[in-house]
Amino acid sequence: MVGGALLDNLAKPTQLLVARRSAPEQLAGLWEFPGGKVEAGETPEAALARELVEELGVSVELGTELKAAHAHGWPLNDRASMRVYFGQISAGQPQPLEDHDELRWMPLSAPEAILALPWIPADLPIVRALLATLGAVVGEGAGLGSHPSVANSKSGNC
Ligand SMILES: Nc1nc2c([nH]c(=O)n2[C@H]2C[C@H](O)[C@@H](COP(=O)(O)OP(=O)(O)OP(=O)(O)O)O2)c(=O)[nH]1
Repeated sequence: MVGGALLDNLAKPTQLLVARRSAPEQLAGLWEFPGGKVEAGETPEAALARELVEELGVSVELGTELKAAHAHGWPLNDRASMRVYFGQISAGQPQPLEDHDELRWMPLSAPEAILALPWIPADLPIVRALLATLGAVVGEGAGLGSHPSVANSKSGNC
């Protein structure tokens, strides 16, 4: 699996795009990172770019990967794990075209509000790590501090 942590701006992020699932029934209403399965022969980056076109109708510039404890990414359940990449929309207006019924830009200056969303439970460690990476100070009402770059030094992407 692969997921996108879409930011309004990779160089100077202030907002994170989150998506609410509409299906299947047991996940409907829960928030997640848009994305999906990596198909055979696809790189994770190419799979993510494809999924974001299908689900949100946007092209993206991908940044760095959110560092996970395992090379295969963040565990979702017994069988699946997800790699998460930062990204920035390069073309299109995001719309909930498939799998979602709502998209929301969440200000990074209010990390508690991001954490308070009803996330798919497996995503919570990912969200915490993401906010830590971006320097959002959770619990002190503070805004963004300094943060390591999430932009990719390589230009271009899949
Ligand atoms: N996309 C996405 N899936 C997640 C997240 N967290 C999490 O546990 N999952 C789980 C939910 C689903 O069981 C699975 C992803 O399925 P999906 O329906 O998004 O993937 P897909 O579009 O490629 O699947 P398909 O409908 O083509 O079979 O991973 C997340 O943040 N984003």
